[in-house]
Amino acid sequence: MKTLLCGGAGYIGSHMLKWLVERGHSVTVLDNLSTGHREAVQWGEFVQADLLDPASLESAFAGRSFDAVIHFCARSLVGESVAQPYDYYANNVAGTLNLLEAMKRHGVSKLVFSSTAAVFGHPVQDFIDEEHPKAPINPYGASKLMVERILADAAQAHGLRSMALRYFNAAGASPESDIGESHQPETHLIPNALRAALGTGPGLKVFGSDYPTPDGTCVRDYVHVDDLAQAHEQALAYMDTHEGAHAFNLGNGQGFSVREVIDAASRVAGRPVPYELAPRRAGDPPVLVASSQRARAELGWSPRYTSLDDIIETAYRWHRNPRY
Ligand SMILES: NC(=O)c1ccc[n+]([C@@H]2O[C@H](COP(=O)([O-])OP(=O)(O)OC[C@H]3O[C@@H](n4cnc5c(N)ncnc54)[C@H](O)[C@@H]3O)[C@@H](O)[C@H]2O)c1
Ligand SMILES: O=c1ccn([C@@H]2O[C@H](COP(=O)(O)OP(=O)(O)O[C@H]3O[C@H](CO)[C@@H](O)[C@H](O)[C@H]3O)[C@@H](O)[C@H]2O)c(=O)[nH]1
Repeated sequence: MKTLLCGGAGYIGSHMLKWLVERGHSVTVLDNLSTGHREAVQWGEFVQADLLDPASLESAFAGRSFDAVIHFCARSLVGESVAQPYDYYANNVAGTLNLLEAMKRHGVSKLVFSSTAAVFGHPVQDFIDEEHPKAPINPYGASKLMVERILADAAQAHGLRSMALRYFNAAGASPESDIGESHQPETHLIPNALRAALGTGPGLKVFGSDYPTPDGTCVRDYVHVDDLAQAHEQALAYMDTHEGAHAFNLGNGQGFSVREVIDAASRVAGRPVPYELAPRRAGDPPVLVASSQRARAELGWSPRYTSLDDIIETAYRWHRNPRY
């Protein structure tokens, strides 16, 4: 199978790339390297192109044929999206429209799209399933929900088959430590906690300790990047037999507070995570935990990393000696 992997130089995309190539897929990576790393593209073919530049986008399709596109490209920081909404709608919505038009021109009719738990906003039930109301509370989540709606329209108008996979919090790294999470600046909790413990980053700031949660800090559902990669491969197969636009929530179904993540990172690193309490970060909902029953039942998805310590252990191995 030939796949165009947009955003394959990024954190989740590079794990997807490795996963697919190891399973015999032929992969072309498209990335503008805005937040990704050329060093992360260690397999397949690389084309430097920007979804916001239709001419460069065209160069990735020209002379190649693809069975499907997997689309990871996005601006994806909740707090930044509150401060810079235009950039988020341009990159995440207009950029995706350019990609969809290029796919239509080149006869590619299957897409896996990176959506997010941020499409739901404040949860109204403990475990968020696909039917949960979609009411994003930040421009990032709103931009992803707009794309989901475009995909439903594209199915009806153009017969596009699509899978919106709504990840909860992606975490961990390849067990071989050849690729891992490296954002500049790093804003995610687990890398920041590990870098604080290792002394390779500043002390951790805990954003908010007065949330309506058992210990006052935000609760999230952490899912390993390789488990996400497995779901994408299953999503590609699902589209062989299912028309239309589909959405699946991907998480482990267990929530951990920021304090619990700090404790787990300390256990894994064998030393304390230095931290201080800080004000809330704009746009953060208190609790986000997935119900992934649909993915389990319909895709046959079964995450292999179910322990937070095991997930953090793979991240720790990467952060001890990051290659980029
Ligand atoms: N990390 C998470 O916990 C998480 C959770 C839910 C959803 N997501 C979604 O998953 C996807 C990947 O997230 P990530 O953490 O790997 O992010 P990332 O920033 O590491 O990867 C995104 C990649 O897309 C590229 N890119 C961005 N805009 C582009 C454009 N206009 N043209 C070409 N390339 C472009 C970047 O250079 C980067 O390599 C994103 O769509 C994000 O919204 C991530
Ligand atoms: O230095 C830090 C970093 C984070 N946090 C908190 O830790 C939690 C997790 O934050 P982070 O790791 O930044 O992830 P999220 O903001 O939950 O966002 C991730 O998870 C979302 C889905 O849940 C995705 O949509 C986003 O793309 C992805 O970045 C939040 O409560 C943050 O306020 C801190 O207290 N200190």
